[in-house]
Amino acid sequence: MGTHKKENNRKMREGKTGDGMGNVKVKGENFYRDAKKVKVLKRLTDGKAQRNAAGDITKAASYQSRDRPVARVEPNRKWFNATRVISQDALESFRSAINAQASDPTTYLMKQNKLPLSLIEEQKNVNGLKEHAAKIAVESQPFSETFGPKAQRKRVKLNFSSAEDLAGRTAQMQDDYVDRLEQARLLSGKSGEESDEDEEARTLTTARESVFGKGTSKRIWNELYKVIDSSDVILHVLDARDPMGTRCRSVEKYIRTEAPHKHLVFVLNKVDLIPSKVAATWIRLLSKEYPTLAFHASINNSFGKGSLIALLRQFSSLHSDRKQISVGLVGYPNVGKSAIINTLRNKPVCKVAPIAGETKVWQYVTLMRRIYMIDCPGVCPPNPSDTDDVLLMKGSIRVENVEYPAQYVDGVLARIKQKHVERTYELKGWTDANTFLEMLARAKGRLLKGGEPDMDGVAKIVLNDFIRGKLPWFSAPPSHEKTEDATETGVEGREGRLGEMSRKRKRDETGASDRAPSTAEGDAAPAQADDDDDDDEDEDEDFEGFSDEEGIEIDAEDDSDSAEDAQTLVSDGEAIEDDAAVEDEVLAISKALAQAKKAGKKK
Ligand SMILES: Nc1nc2c(ncn2[C@@H]2O[C@H](COP(=O)(O)OP(=O)(O)OP(=O)(O)O)[C@@H](O)[C@H]2O)c(=O)[nH]1
Repeated sequence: MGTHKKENNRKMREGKTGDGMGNVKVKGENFYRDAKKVKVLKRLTDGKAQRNAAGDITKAASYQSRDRPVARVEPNRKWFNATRVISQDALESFRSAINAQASDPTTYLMKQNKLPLSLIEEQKNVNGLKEHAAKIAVESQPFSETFGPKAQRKRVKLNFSSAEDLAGRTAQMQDDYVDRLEQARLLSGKSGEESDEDEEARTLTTARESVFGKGTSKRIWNELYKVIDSSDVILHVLDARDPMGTRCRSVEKYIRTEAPHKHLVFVLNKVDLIPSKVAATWIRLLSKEYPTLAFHASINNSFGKGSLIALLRQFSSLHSDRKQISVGLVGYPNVGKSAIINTLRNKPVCKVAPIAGETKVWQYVTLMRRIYMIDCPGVCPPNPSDTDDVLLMKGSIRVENVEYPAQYVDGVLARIKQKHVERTYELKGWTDANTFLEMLARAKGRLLKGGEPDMDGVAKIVLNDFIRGKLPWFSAPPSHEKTEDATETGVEGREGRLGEMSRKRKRDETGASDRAPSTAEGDAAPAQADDDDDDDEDEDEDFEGFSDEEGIEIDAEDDSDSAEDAQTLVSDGEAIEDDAAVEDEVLAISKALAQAKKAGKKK
């Protein structure tokens, strides 16, 4: 079989003409098989399956094979387009080589466009706009021409001549804005109807210092939810001076709705800063909602440690099926969460500082073999009543970072009785916050250049004294509001307090108590300690394995007073209806607190 012409000649020669004479092709048609046809033919001929005598397939045809063919994807350079990286060292050496070449006057760089010149040139304009501005100011106009005596630069045209004018213009702008709003409402046919949005639009918002947004970031909330999710018991730490203000309602609601199986307990910390009676009243009030404990965090002179441990132990026995329980501490910044953990561990395991935001991330601490504690960074939940000054006075904001702290001293003075401020700073006769700060600055020698008083400097001192408990204050519980002068009652009744003034009073009181014969109450503590010895045996079980390095030691005295307090101070959350019973309970709690404080002082 040959090609067209040859084949035709053969057929002519042999006299074979017409159809049905083999694979004769008509001129004009493709003689050769195309790829598709070849494939089909191959499948029919070459790829036949082998069968045995019975007709069963013994070897499958290639197209019948179930083996996966080996496939390879051809590598392509384009895949690596976005990953052209160079190490810093290589870049540095490349830069120096090119710089050497470029700075050589006898040579020059060819084909510059082939080089990544943006990498080679040192980044000069790091500061972007600043650099640009400096260039304009200094390069295009040298310093002497811009600012010096020969300055040629034109003064900026301002359409006000004094600070009063400027202030007046601001008020004028506000009026114009309100007029424009009114006009827009008239045009839209809504005149006369007042909506919340309009009200909001009328009050121009002022820029807020970023420091007041601390404790509200997404990161902090993530930390909080991590702690809540991993805890079986949540200790909500409150500042005893302002328990309602330091309650995180949104967190409580979240636990109530999303995790009702978790136990929430209020810990009223810093009870040493308020009178026992007030603490007892707060405990009674808060216990109606959740179990509440009074606590004074201090490694050497704590209160409520034993009762808290007893409570946690009860929770752990509730979950006896679990290997261990986790106890998370949540609350506003600076309420003493880390201090409580340190008190329970009897050694500084968490960082404690008198400034907010010391705890940055959650932290696991082993309390006992079966109880783990989780420290959480302080959170400031969204609360419309938490204005900047309120947040600052709660201690949730670092005073050092506030730009003009003097403006918040007014609020501080409003919360404290004047005589306590007078006694703390040994000052008298101010009329308002400004004169107070001025007098204090002069008394403390905090003066700026030219003898100007450093108002912001002393304001920081006052705010810190207020937050740290040197200036006595507390918010009165609802029932106390009746006793018109709450601060008065409180301060006279209070004992231990941070700072000089408290030390003075403490000295007086210690003297008085030394003179007084020992009371039955005073003697009660050691007796209780003996009673508790039995319990200590099974405590040891829990503490075993930690007794050497990790374990916490609970001293007999501490345990004794608090073991008793556990019943007195931890109420199970039932509402107390009967007034007489309430009175009795308040008395009992305040007695227990006073007794514990006395015991602490004696120690
Ligand atoms: N007087 C008194 N001060 C306390 C008590 N507990 C804590 N403090 C003080 O309160 C300050 C804050 O304590 P921290 O334990 O750092 O508070 P925190 O809640 O962990 O704070 P963040 O790290 O901001 O979350 C420290 O200066 C403590 O000494 C207490 O019971 N009484």
